[in-house]
Amino acid sequence: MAEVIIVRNQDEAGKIYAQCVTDLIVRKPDCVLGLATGSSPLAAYEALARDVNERHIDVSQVRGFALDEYAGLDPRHPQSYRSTITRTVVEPLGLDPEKIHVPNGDLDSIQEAGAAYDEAIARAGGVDIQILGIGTDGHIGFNEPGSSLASGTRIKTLTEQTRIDNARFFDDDISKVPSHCITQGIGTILKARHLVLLAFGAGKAEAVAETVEGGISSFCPASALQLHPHATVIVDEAAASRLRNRDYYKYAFANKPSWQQI
Ligand SMILES: N[C@@H]1[C@@H](O)[C@H](O)[C@@H](COP(=O)(O)O)O[C@@H]1O
Repeated sequence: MAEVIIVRNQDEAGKIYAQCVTDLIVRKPDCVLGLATGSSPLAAYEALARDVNERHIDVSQVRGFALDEYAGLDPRHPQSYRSTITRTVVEPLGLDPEKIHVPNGDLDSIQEAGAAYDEAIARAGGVDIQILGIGTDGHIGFNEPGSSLASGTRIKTLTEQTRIDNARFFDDDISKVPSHCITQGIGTILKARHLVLLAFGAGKAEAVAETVEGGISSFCPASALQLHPHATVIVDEAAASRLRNRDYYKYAFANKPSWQQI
């Protein structure tokens, strides 16, 4: 694992992410952002929107690819990941919606949509920085336990745990949570040049410990981050509470050479 940063709260994590992304946009105005849904990235998107708006950073050429989408859910549904990304990222940052891609969960074309999505990412030159949350079972994107660590974008069946976790977005009614999704594979995610995983709260502590310090296993799909040359895991104290090496991570971050970026 490249680096674990233990922060006081989500705002602090958000500022670190925002700094990374604004530096990237200034350096590469048509950069490619990897976008994620869920509550974990929200403070990071807010910090980024603040920076972009206050510093009048030109984002007109920024491109983006979301990780995943529910299968068979109308993209106009407020809880579709297309709607969520529009609401939480595209609008606050003022991105060009035409340049932001979300996997197509339309059941008529979903079999071919995965390979087409991976090709579109490759044609764009690959993702520069991919933000990630993590499920309580260690999933990233919607790669549930057992996902191939070499997988490309494809259809997956959601676990009951994920559907329970996500029922809060569907009137607390699990029967309204779609049973399938289309998600970037672990192999797709690992191709991004920089991975930034955010996790907060005690509910994520076990998944974070497995990810960072457990064996690399498809049983904890996020553990594939250990194979990536540039992965940053940003967690609060509660999410870090099961990490055996946390004193070292704090020491290493406090003594980080000023020339070294995250
Ligand atoms: N597909 C998303 C994941 O990308 C996200 O990481 C996870 C955790 O969400 P949260 O950050 O709200 O805990 O939820 C969903 O399953």
